[in-house]
Amino acid sequence: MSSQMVSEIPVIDFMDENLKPGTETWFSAGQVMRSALEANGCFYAMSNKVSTELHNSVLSLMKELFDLPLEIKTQKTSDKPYHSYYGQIPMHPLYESVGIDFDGPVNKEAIQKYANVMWSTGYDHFCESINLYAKLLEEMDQTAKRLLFDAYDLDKRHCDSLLESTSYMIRSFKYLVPHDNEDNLGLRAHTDVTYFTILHQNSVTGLQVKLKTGEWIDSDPSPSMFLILAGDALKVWSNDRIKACEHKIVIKEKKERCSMGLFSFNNKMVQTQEELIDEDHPKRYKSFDHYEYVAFHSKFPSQISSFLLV
Ligand SMILES: O=C(O)CCC(=O)C(=O)O
Ligand SMILES: [Fe+2]
Repeated sequence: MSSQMVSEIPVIDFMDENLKPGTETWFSAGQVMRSALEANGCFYAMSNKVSTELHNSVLSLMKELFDLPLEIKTQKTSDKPYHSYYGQIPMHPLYESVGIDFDGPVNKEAIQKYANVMWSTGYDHFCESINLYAKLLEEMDQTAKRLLFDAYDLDKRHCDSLLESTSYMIRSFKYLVPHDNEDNLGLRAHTDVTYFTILHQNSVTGLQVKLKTGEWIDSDPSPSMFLILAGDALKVWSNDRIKACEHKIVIKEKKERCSMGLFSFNNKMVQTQEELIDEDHPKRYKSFDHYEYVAFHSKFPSQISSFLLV
């Protein structure tokens, strides 16, 4: 199964036909995932379910979106912070991103609503392709969560209930090539506010993750590699067993970098899983509304411990 590693990060083969609950393959993939998340907060899912044709089509549709006039693409399309356009940030001049909020499971209606704002007459091809693509990433997110709950030997119903209250957002990121004397930092080091973030790059390097040793490593941008990062909500859920993965973007190639991401949230409360609280791991975090956390994070990023800690 997953003997492969890229740097320190294990690769889990999501295409393995034996990757089914109850099999030995499932069990060992879960253990690999759990130790990777506990060590460095991330792992790779390897999959060719997104065809080259679909990946290229999504990237070129997103390019069309980024090429729209600024006053069009910057329109607010969700009331939630970090869920619409994000860019034109003086500290991050190379960076721009757009988000489509599904406000629940991935669904085509949300993409149509979004496309109607951007193109006024909608855009069928955009809606079809993004829906197909986001559904494949949603499936990957759900498999990863099922593997994880099994790896902690938790009742399946706990995972069912998390998946039922999961809300997704798809984002696309674009980075300009820096000028010769310009700083090449695309996006500063941070952790995400999510449970999982699945990142899928356009073969241009740039995404780096911080290992537990403190070392920053480049990620593999190949099209069959999906880097799955643990966010703050998963850290809280696991009672600090899992690390939220610190990552950043550094633009080293003279090529435009694009990337896609599926972000998972909870439309109910983020809570520590009770079975993961014991004498050695006393409860560290409060329970909270995920979107209240997102709002707090967007206003007071330096004070998040006061929001999270018991
Ligand atoms: O550009 C990317 O691949 C990831 C961007 C990112 O980390 C974020 O927006 O949270
Ligand atoms: Fe991020």
